[in-house]
Amino acid sequence: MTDQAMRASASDVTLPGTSQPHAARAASTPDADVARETAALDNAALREDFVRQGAFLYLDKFLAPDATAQLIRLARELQPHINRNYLPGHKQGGSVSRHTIDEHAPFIAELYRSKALIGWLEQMTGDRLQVCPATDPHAYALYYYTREGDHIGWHYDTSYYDGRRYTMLLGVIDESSCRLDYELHTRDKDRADEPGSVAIPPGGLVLFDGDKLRHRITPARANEFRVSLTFEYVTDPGMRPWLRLISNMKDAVAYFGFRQVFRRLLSGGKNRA
Ligand SMILES: O=C(O)CCC(=O)C(=O)O
Ligand SMILES: [Fe+2]
Repeated sequence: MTDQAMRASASDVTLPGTSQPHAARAASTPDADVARETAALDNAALREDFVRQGAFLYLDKFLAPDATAQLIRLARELQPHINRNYLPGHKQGGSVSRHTIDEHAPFIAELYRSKALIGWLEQMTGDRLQVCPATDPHAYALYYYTREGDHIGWHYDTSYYDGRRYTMLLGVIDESSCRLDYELHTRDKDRADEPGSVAIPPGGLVLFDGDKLRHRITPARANEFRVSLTFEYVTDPGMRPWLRLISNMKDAVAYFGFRQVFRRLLSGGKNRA
């Protein structure tokens, strides 16, 4: 069956999200899935949570089971494309960049651009959001924690863009003891720091302003396996050239490798931005 033929008709949006079995029903689009799931949430209350928690939100259930199952399958399929990094004292683990996702997992690229998803994120953040430019290898990416000690130390997801940068994390696979530890309000001198810790189960969501949430992923133990998917959205996609260089160097060293990050610049500069 072609992708086109598998697309759900608009009427599928109204099907009860819990209906089983799924095999008999045509696969829906990521956009329709998100529209259905977010329509069932108490979005006014969630927006209040996001604000009260200093631009942070955690939902243990967000993505529809079908879409989550797709992500799990794709995360396993993309394992041969993992780029591993080791930065003593800061980070150890694997990543798959948006460029590799574009080539091998268009479902994820489609989910990233889902109008329903972006609309819901705008509702939560109170900002107009844009997708990251095509040259940003971090726009959407998979993180893999597959070996003992894989982790990322305390950090912010600093925005090198002219505007704010929001991080959305989706749990994909979590056969691990890894936790997302975080501290709220660290950049707000009028509020006491508030520590917290969550695991992100498959289909669970974390959303935050990258410059506001201090966070880390605790080290994986032997024989554990964790995959999370990150989506980044910005309020202004402009970036000063020297910050672009810093951002690219960080992505090359800490995440995706120099080939992934600089290949567009090296292959004739067609997409130079
Ligand atoms: O693996 C995760 O869930 C988040 C990783 C992270 O915080 C990062 O790479 O900036
Ligand atoms: Fe982070």
